Amino acid sequence: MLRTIGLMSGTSLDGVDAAWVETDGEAIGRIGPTLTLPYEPALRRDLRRLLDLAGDIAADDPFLADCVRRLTERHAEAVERLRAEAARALGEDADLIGFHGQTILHRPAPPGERRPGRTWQVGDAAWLARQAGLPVAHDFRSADVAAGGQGAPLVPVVHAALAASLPRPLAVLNLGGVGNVTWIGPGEAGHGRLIAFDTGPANGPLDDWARTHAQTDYDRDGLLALAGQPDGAVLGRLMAHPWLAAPPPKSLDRLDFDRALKEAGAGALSPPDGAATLVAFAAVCVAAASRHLPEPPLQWLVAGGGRRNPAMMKALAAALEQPVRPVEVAGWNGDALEAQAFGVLAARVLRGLPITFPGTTGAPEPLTGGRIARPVG
Ligand SMILES: Nc1ncnc2c1ncn2[C@@H]1O[C@H](COP(=O)(O)OP(=O)(O)OP(=O)(O)O)[C@@H](O)[C@H]1O
Ligand SMILES: CC(=O)N[C@H]1[C@@H]2OC[C@@H](O2)[C@@H](O)[C@@H]1O[C@H](C)C(=O)O
Repeated sequence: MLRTIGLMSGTSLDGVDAAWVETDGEAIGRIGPTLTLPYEPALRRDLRRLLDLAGDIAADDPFLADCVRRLTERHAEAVERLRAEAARALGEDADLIGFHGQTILHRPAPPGERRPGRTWQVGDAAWLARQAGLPVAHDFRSADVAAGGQGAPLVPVVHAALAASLPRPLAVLNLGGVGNVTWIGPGEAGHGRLIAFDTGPANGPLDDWARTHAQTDYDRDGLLALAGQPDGAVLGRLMAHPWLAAPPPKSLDRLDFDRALKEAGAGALSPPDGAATLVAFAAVCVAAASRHLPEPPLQWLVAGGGRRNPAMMKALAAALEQPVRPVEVAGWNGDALEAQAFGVLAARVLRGLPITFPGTTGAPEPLTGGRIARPVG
C-alpha cells in the first residue's frame, strides 16, 4: 500500500483540506490525520475574482500566476504540517501526493455533443513535487473531458470503496459549493453499479448571498436562512430550470446558476428570505436528482460543509423521502472525505487504474487520467 496525502481545494474557496490515507487505489488501509488550512481573506477574494476572469484570462497572466503561487504555497504548507502530524501520530511519512488544485473554470461539452469541452484546475504540481520531494498526481479531470466526459464527479469510486460493507442502495451526497450525489447499487460493489452526477448549486450561491447581505463568508449554522421563509415564486422559477430535469451525466461550474438566480428575482428578496430560498433550492435540486436514480436509496449520507448547516439539513429532510444523515454515522469524516479521496485517486493514477466511468462522468468507457509530476534531482 502507498502512504498518500490527498489535497482538495473545493469550489467554496475556503481553504485546503488535507488527509493522510494508506491505499493501493482500491482498498483503503489506515486512515491517518486530516487538517484544513483556511485561506486568508485576500487569497479567498482573489480566487473568487479569478473564477469571474477565468473564461478570458491568458495562461501567462500575472494575476493568475500570483494566485497560483499563493495557492500552491498554502498546499505545500498543508503537506508539511500533515507530514509532521503523521510522523507524530503514526510514525509514518508519505509516498505520494494527490493534488486536485483549484477549479477556476469547468465547461465540459454537453453530453452527446462532440465539440471539445474545457476544465481548468490551477496549481503548480511540479513546484509542489520539488518542494515536498514526492511524486504529485494532478490534472485529474482533463483526460475525461477530452474524451467527452463531464470531468466530474471523481470521488464516487472512493465512496464505493468506503461503502463496501454498508447496506445498499445507498446515496452519498456531498454539499460543497456545488452538490453531487453518488448512488451505489445493491449486490456486488463494482463500478458498473455506480451512478453519480452533480445535483445543482449547494452552498456556493448561499455563500455569495451571505457575503453581500450579511458581510460574512457563509451563513454560519444557517442562522440567516432559519430566520427567513423561502419565496415560492422565486423557487418555482428556479425549479423550472431545464438542468434539473436533464438526466445524468451532468456537472456544473461554480457560477453556472448565477444568471438563473438573478433572472428568477432572488436578488430582490430580504437577506433572510433570500438565504432561505437558496437553501430550499439546494434541497429541491437534490430531490430532483433523486428522480434520476435507478432505485430509491435506503438512506442519504451527507458529507461536505452543507451538513453543518441545520437549515440545509432540515430542508433536505423535508425534500427527500428517505432518512438523511451526516456521513459520520458510517464512521466517515465528512470534512476530509474529498481530500481522502484524492489520496486514493492519486494511487489509482500512479497504478494506471481507471478514475472515471460511464456511470460517473459519462466517459465512453472506464478511463485512466491524471498526470504525475516527479521531484527532480
Ligand atoms: N457551521 C456551518 N454552518 C453553515 N454552513 C457551513 C458551516 N460550515 C461549513 N459550511 C458551508 O460549507 C461550505 C464549505 O463546504 P466544503 O468545504 O464541503 O466545500 P468545498 O469542498 O469547497 O466545495 P466542493 O465540494 O463543491 O468542491 C462553506 O462555504 C459553507 O457554506
Ligand atoms: C469541476 C469541479 O471541480 N467539480 C467539483 C465541484 O465540487 C463538487 C462538485 O462540483 C463535484 O463535481 C466536483 O468535486 C468533487 C470533488 C468530485 O469531483 O467528486
